[in-house]
Amino acid sequence: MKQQSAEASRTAIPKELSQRLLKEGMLILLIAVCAFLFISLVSYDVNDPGWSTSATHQIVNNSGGKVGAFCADILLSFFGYMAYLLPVLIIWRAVKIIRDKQHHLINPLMLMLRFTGLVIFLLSGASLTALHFHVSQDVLLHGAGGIVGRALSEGLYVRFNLLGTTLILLAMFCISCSMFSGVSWIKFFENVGRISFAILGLFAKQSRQAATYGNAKLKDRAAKHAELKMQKAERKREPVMISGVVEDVSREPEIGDIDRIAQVVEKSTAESKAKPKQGREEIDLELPLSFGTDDLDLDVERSEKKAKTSLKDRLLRKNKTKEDSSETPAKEKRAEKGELKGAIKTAPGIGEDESKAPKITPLKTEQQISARTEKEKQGDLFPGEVISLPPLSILTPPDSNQKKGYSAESLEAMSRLIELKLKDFGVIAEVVEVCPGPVITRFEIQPAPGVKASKISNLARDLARSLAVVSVRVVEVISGKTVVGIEIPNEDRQMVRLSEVLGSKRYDEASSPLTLGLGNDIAGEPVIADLAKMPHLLVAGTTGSGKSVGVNAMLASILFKSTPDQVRLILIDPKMLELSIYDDIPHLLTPVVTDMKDAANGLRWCVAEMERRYKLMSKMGVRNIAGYNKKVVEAIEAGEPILDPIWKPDELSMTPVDEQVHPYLEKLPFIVVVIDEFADMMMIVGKKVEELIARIAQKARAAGIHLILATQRPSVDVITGLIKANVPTRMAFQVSSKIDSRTILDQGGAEQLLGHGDMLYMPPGINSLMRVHGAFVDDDEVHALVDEWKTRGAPEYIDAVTSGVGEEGMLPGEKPESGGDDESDPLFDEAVAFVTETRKASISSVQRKLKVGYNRAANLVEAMEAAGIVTPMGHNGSREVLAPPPPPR
Ligand SMILES: Nc1ncnc2c1ncn2[C@@H]1O[C@H](COP(=O)(O)OP(=O)(O)OP(=O)(O)O)[C@@H](O)[C@H]1O
Repeated sequence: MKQQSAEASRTAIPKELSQRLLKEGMLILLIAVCAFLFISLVSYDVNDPGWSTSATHQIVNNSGGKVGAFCADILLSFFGYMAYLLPVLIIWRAVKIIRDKQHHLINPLMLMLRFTGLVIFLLSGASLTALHFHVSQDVLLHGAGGIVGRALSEGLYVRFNLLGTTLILLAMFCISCSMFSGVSWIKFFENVGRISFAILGLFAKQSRQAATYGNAKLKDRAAKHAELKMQKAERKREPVMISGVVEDVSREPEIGDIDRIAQVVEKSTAESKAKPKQGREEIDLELPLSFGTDDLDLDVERSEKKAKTSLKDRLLRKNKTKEDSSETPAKEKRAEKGELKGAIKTAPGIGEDESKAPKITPLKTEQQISARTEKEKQGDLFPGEVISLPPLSILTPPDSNQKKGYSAESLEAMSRLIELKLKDFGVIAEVVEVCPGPVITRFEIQPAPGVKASKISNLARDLARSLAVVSVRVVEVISGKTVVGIEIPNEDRQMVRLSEVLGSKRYDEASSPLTLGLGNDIAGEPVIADLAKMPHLLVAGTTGSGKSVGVNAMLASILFKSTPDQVRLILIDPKMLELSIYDDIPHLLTPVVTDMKDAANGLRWCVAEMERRYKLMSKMGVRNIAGYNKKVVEAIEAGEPILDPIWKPDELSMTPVDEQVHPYLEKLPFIVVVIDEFADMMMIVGKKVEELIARIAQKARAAGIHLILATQRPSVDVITGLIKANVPTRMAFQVSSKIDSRTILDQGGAEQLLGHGDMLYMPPGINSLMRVHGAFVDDDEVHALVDEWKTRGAPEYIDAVTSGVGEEGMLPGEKPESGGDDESDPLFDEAVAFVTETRKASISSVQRKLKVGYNRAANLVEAMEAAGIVTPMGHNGSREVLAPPPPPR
């Protein structure tokens, strides 16, 4: 049995051999068939009899004979010119299979894939040919793409048009190509790229050689010099910094430098390859700044330029090698690389075109019109029902023909200029966004890692000079962004009109009666603030910076929003011209105060009113004026008005006590005290004003009393620590120095403003500043507004505001002014008689009885205190009468 099988194995052909024979036989046969087909196709003649044509003559011109003519006709009829590729592709594939020594067996799956690829290749190729090539019927009966190509392309064309069809077919063509041939397109393009770069490199090398050839002598000297220096440096073993080269950003690399850098870096690379070094490696270049400049001729300049271009590649390459070899921590390496790159970029002509164009935020041009403006346009259907507010139409509308900043091109050019100028000052930064506004344009720059924002801030003046603009403001922190802002004034500045700010939706939708329209922000959006939330405002700036216009705009905002029963005003105007325009409007509590003593009394009255309101609110169990008003209005509407809980009958009144009417509570208006130039007031009245202001500022928010203090003297003796501590919201117009800016805002910036209403606004509770272009309102507009209000009602002045108030208004420890501070006053005896008789020791009652001013009455009471007739003022502000009543006459 064993013998038989051994016999069989000896006589049988080995399996491997048979398979190889079969495979080779098949392939040879295939190649032969394809060769036959190709010859038939090449020698195709339309007149030969074939599949689509018949001929009477027996002579066949096709080299493949009748069969060849028939096959060629079929293939060309179906696939057009693509038919020529069919045998070529099959032969190519067959040869590949023969040469593939690893795969002895034909993989049927792969064969299927290749076959499918071939079919799709033929179909898509034929369709593309049919779509884009036209051939006469004398040459090919069924067109360049054959029947199949024409049918497919026509089918796709009606659905996808020419472009869509071409794209689809191209995609199929490429995919099928990969399927059939196994070629990777990505690799293909990589190879194409590599070859292109190799060719370009060859050209560059040749041109460099040509450029340096002319300067061979010079180069020799340079090389020798560099070598000498290197040897010296090696001997000394001094560490030298490559950053020493690149930090000198203002200097252009010279041809000597370039060669030296290359030599040094090459040497260091070789060394680092030979032995790995410990620690940070630094290479001493000791660049002789004078070297080369004497030696180089002008005609060498061209060759220098070429050399510079190659410097970038060389340096980067060397730097990379250096990084790989050294053991420097990764962070340090990155910083070095960035520094190097940045410095290379600084060389003129190198890398300049690499920076991206900044994003330009479009300037807001369309203002959203508020419902109020719309309503005013339509007119009032039922006029005169309630006190209507003055129409906004009395304000001058904004000029629609104003020039709107820079074009996108000039903004981009300016961005580049800023980058260059910053580079000149040693700051590498890129402009990433540009926000054009109505007055200024903000360029947001991304500084290179390690650049401090304060460094850019300190350059503000130099930048302004080098950019030839009036001023440049640097915004070190922009909330929510990592960039630094550089604000540059526009060439054509737009004027922000109060009408556009008050006509905005934001102003209309604000519910507070103390809504202030300040102006527009840098992007042209209206800035609306609420004085009730501030709760007091300090406005400062040099003369002519736009303070008074700003204060007028704020007052106008209130007057366009609120009726006299919502807001009452006390206007203090030491200059006697700015606010007197508002005289006789119904909102005033007292005529515009120009006398500084009256002004101090006004502040005292405010303190007394504040105390009264606090008492009322505590009796009513509410925490602020809004709560109080709500309760009072609800009670009135319910028909159950509330009696004044703190009212006491006036015993000194002519009306008997039981006949005096107990008043009901009424809604309390907000009180706004505006002091234009409170430095004058401080000078005339003295420190007392400061204390009064501080006292009001500390407590008046809940009582609905708010201060607007304006001054043109932003010095520490006017804006004192006490005032600053109590007035958290500040507004700085242009000032002359950084110190003034710090006095107002506790930070610089206001000295870089542009004047004419340009301001920095520090909103309550936020330490960051907001740049606002103040709204402009002229005298005519204010006159029109005042006239409107005058037609709507007359003011109800309260005399007590300026004439002096009860002693509640006196501050603890405050001494009444002189005018008889002893018993020498002729009215002293009369006063003592009155006090001891009535047992009431209040300044107001003495004032009323003796018909004297507040100060004199206060002095009299003080004198009585000194004489032991009355006690000192108790914690509730009242005094007891110690002396017995006078004997009856
Ligand atoms: N918002 C603004 N828009 C355009 N121009 C303005 C604006 N505000 C003020 N101006 C211009 O600036 C000039 C000076 O303004 P304003 O009188 O308000 O300054 P001021 O700071 O009050 O000066 P002073 O303290 O001397 O009264 C105005 O006449 C006006 O031309």
